[in-house]
Amino acid sequence: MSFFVTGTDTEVGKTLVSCAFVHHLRKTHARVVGMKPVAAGTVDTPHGPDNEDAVALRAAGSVAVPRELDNPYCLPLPMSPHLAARAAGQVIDLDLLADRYRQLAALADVVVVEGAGGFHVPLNDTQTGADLAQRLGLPVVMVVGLRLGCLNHALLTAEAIRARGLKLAGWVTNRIDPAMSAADDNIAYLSDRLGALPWADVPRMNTPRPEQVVWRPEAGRA
Ligand SMILES: Nc1ncnc2c1ncn2[C@@H]1O[C@H](COP(=O)(O)OP(=O)(O)OP(=O)(O)O)[C@@H](O)[C@H]1O
Ligand SMILES: C[C@H](N)[C@H](N)CCCCCC(=O)O
Ligand SMILES: [Mg+2]
Repeated sequence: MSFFVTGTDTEVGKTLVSCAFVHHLRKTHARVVGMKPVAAGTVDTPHGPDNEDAVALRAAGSVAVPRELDNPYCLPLPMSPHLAARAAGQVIDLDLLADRYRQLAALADVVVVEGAGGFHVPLNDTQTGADLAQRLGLPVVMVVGLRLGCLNHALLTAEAIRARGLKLAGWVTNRIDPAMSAADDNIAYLSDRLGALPWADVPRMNTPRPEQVVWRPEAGRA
C-alpha cells in the first residue's frame, strides 16, 4: 500500500502534509518511507547539497534507505523539473523512477511519494507528473492549499487524476492563507463536489510540526 501526494500547486504544503501522513501511517505500519522522485532545488547540508523535501521526508520516515532510492533526481536549480534537469544535462527517465520505486517499496510497508509542483508539472519534454503517478499506479492524495483560486485548481486536479484512471484516495486542506475569507465554506463546497470530507484540515502553524496534524480515522485507507 502506497500513495502519491499531489497538490493544487507548488508551495501548497505537499511536503508538510506528506511528512504528517508518514507520521500518521507509522502508528499502524512499522516501515513507512517517503520518496521524492524528482526534486528541484538544493540547499547545503553537512553531507553536501541536498533537497529540503527529501531531507524532511527522510526525517519523518522509519526506514533508512539509499538516497538513489528515496530521491533519484536531486537537481540543483529550483525550477520546473524538465528545465532543472536540462540545466543539469539530464533527462528525467520514468523507467528509472519506476524501478527505484519498486526497490524502495520492497523495503517498506508503505511508501508516501511526493510529486513535484502540481499534477501536470513537466518532467521532461513529453511527460508530466501525471504520467509518473499513472506509471506507479498509486492512489492519489491531493493537498489543497486554501487560498482564493483553490476551488478551480482542486477541481481541475481531481478531474485530471480520475482521467488517468487513478483513484483520488483522499484530500487534505492546508490553511496556507490566514487571511482567506470563508475558508470553511470553501471546504464544504469541495467536500460536496469531491464526495468526501478531507482526511485532515491542517491549520496555519507558527512552527510547522507534521507530527501534530490530526487525521480522520479513514485517512490512509486506499
Ligand atoms: N499549515 C502551514 N502552516 C505554516 N507553514 C506552512 C503550512 N503549510 C506549508 N507551510 C510552509 O509553506 C512552505 C511551502 O510548503 P511545502 O514546502 O510543504 O510546499 P510544497 O507543496 O511541498 O512545495 P513544492 O512544490 O516545492 O514541493 C514551507 O515553508 C512550509 O513550511
Ligand atoms: C522548485 C519548486 N519548489 C518545485 N519543486 C517545482 C515547481 C515547478 C512548477 C512548474 C509549473 O507548474 O509551472
Ligand atoms: Mg514539497
